[in-house]
Amino acid sequence: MSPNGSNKIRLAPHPTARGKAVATTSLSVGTLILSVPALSTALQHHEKGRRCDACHRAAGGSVKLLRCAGCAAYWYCGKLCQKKQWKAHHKKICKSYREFVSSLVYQNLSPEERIDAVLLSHLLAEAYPDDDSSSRPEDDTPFSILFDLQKHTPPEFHTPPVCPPPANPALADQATDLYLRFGNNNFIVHSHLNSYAHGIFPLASRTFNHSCIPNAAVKYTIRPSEPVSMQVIALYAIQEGEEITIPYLDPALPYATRREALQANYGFVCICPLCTFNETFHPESPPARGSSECEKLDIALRQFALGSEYEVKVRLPTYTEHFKSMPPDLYPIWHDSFLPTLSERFSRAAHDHQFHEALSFGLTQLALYAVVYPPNYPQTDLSAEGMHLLEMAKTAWDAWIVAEGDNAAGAEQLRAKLRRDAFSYLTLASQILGIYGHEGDDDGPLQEIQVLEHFLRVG
Ligand SMILES: C[S@@+](CC[C@H](N)C(=O)[O-])C[C@H]1O[C@@H](n2cnc3c(N)ncnc32)[C@H](O)[C@@H]1O
Repeated sequence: MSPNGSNKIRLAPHPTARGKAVATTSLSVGTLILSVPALSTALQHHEKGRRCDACHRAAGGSVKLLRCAGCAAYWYCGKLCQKKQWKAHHKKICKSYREFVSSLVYQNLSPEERIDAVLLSHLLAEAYPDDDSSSRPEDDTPFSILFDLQKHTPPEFHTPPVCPPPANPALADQATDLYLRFGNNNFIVHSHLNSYAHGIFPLASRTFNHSCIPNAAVKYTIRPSEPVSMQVIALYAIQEGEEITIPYLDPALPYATRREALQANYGFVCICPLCTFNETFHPESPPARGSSECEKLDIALRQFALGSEYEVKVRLPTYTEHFKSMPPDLYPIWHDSFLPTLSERFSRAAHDHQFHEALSFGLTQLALYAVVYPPNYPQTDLSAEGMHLLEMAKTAWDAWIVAEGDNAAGAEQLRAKLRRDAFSYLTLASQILGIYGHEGDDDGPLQEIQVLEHFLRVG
């Protein structure tokens, strides 16, 4: 093990980002590059009472949650979690919590700011258990790494309120000092790719830079009575000496949105190959959806991204910078409106049981993902290649079920094709989500794939 917590990476200097993570050896697809426990987390509001505040196990089955008798606002899956969190920070927070969350200053915060306020309270209580603002964390501890992270000071910022209010001005300064590290280092924790908490993972923050065409992705594992753990997985084969990057945001967001968010939240301008490519042109609006021009654009995109026999392929392209050879007449696909409109039409058509229409929109969406995302990309806020393939498999399966009673000429061939397509999408989804592996709560997309596969086989 190196000081970075993994023998697969080392830190190397970076010209503008201070450091970067570099592979010490070649890493095959799916390699677990780093696994780190959270220093601190805070559940999103709608998850309170549904998960253990300490280990994040979801209530249900044999997991029953106990409510903290003091504040009645923290829930635990057992005495061990309650004890650990009491020791870590809750003993300082419990008494003041109810008053804190009903205060005007807290009530006036946005939902995101409220989570940050709670997360900051946890961190401050844990970093300064005796309110001694001069105490320094020991070397090589998660707190010493946290204090070593670069601070990002946005032009206008307000330190969120803290529970309990800092005992002295020096402690209030330390709260601000901790908060200035949030923008850069506040991870959204997810289960099955759905966000449910915010978390601080100092070692991961110290290690990985961002790229819009990352070669690694982040997932989270939940284990009883342990802090949630972040795992960084290789999306494709990484060469020795190559920088390992993760996405700080969804690479399928429009270029201007990515640029502004990276500048505002992290204070840097991304010069990854996708941003460099996007910067060279201003995409024109695409033709209106439903027009024959738009259909032509869709077909040309599918051919470019998925090949001429794009109907359904068993393997997706594995190149990372395919977009560089894109013909300029396809550039309207980079317009802000193209992906949101397309994915809205896909969802609406599937919801309205217009399955053939949905499959057509969905295939164009898959082609777009194949261009934008690196190989095996599982998840995003907006969308996801792996998850989208699972949706496509379900849509083809639905279309196949609906076609069951159809006796018209050609219906049998259509049914056979839909079943084949459902299998192909499922195989692709299983490949991509299998590389990413299980995350978060029990069950999830990998189990869904198994169930669907069973029904397709017996059907
Ligand atoms: C989570 S830290 C990453 C670790 C950082 N390189 C270090 O040495 O502490 C995030 C900060 O790293 C820098 N950074 C990350 N990705 C970058 C990139 N692609 N280009 C330039 N700077 C980047 C920015 O300063 C950002 O605020």
